[in-house]
Amino acid sequence: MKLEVNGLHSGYGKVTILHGVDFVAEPGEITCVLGANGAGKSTLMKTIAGHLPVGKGDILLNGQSIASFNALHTTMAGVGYVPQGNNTFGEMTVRDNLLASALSFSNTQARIEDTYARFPILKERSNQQASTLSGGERQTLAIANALVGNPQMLILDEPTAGLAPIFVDRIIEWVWELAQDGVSVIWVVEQDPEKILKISRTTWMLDAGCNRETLPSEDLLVPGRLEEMLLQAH
Ligand SMILES: Nc1ncnc2c1ncn2[C@@H]1O[C@H](COP(=O)(O)OP(=O)(O)OP(=O)(O)O)[C@@H](O)[C@H]1O
Repeated sequence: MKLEVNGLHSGYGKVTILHGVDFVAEPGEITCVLGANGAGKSTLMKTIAGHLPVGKGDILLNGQSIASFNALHTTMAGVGYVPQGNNTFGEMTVRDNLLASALSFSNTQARIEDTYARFPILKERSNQQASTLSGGERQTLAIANALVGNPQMLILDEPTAGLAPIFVDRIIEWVWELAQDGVSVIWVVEQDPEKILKISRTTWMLDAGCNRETLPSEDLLVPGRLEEMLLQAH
């Protein structure tokens, strides 16, 4: 599934945060988004996922505009979204979280069983309240929630922030496999992004709600290059 964002303006109420942003994510590729704190990365992801309205500009999925879609429509169109931070229903069990995510789709039970087969740790924790999971387990649940509908595009907003290296490596492996299966992955990268840049083709850098630079991700692996670019940001 190809995503194209053209001249996107978006923000919160009367406050415009994105000022005409362009962005592209190709099928079967991991596309990174990078930028200083407050650059507008999460705002871009929320707008693509239908959680914020489009002010001006367009968002196209395989050439069809989804600019007027809300979050549910976007999910049903094949976009899975893992928001930054608090991204599960903490008071609900693991199973009920998955159930809530699967309800909009047919074959609800089969989807939950498939998810347990893919993430056995969630089956083990099925009756546990999400708020009592470890950080890595909770992020696994958030990713599983997004994958329950078998999306063709997966948006991950800083999915490995604060996780132990073992979970970081697991998430990278899952995401790599999804991309091999043709899923388009958008990954908003956090501090220390080398591991992710290595498996990504293109990186889009944002700065103060605008495009700053788009370049092959491998270029950012040159020692010192990433720090230099982030330091130059506003
Ligand atoms: N709910 C909100 N209401 C008003 N302003 C907001 C809201 N959420 C974010 N902002 C503002 O929008 C701007 C961009 O924030 P955003 O979260 O998109 O940046 P980011 O690049 O993802 O940053 P970070 O790396 O810190 O997550 C910031 O100035 C922020 O204060």
